[in-house]
Amino acid sequence: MVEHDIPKATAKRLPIYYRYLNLLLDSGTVRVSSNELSEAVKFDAATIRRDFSYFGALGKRGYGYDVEALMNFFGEILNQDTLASVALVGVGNLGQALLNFNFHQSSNARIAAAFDVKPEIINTIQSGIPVYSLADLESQIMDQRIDVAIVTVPADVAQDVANRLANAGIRGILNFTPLRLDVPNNVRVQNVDLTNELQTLLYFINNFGDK
Ligand SMILES: NC(=O)c1ccc[n+]([C@@H]2O[C@H](COP(=O)([O-])OP(=O)(O)OC[C@H]3O[C@@H](n4cnc5c(N)ncnc54)[C@H](O)[C@@H]3O)[C@@H](O)[C@H]2O)c1
Repeated sequence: MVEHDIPKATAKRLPIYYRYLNLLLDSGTVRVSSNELSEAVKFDAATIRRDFSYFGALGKRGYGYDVEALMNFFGEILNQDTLASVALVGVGNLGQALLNFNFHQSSNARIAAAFDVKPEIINTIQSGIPVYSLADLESQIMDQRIDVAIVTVPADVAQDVANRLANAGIRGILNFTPLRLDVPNNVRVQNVDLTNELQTLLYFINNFGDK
């Protein structure tokens, strides 16, 4: 994988650029300007140019960016050719919905294994994904070389699950539970909180009105 020292905000925008470039390429578009990209992805053109500049001079003045070259370039940075296997722990309401969602269609990740403690769901296939007993967590993670886990268990067991994931060698956790997880330094946690997102949206609507 290519290593680049880039700001976190830029890194977060890369998958968005990548997805849009993919669409452009599919529609036969050969080149794109930062202004056109800006219209589509809703980041201002200066931000886009600055983001791209971290990777060297990719665009040409008056020409814009070559869609295919840019896409290949970002694909390499994002490691798109390697399909990352992800585990999901907790196949309840939210877990089921995520299993149903085909991450692979729009990213380089797919859920390869799910885990739960409910006997009625263990050893079944849900949305094409095998559900294992929590007792098999460590062995499956190691056998399937899983690096990342999505945690959708009740909050009161989330820390326990995180400890086991960390011990099994997981390097990243997408945490949907309201609990803020305590993990070793080599494990990265990304928290997803829909309530927070909704509150933020309401705040902006109530305080700033129209854009
Ligand atoms: N981030 C968000 O925006 C958001 C939205 C909704 C729910 N949540 C949170 O997501 C979590 C799941 O919510 P839900 O509505 O799907 O709950 P749920 O009760 O429907 O599902 C939880 C599942 O986890 C399983 N489970 C329990 N203990 C386990 C363990 N030790 N190991 C593995 N699996 C275990 C249960 O059997 C169940 O299938 C909760 O923590 C909830 O607060 C977050």
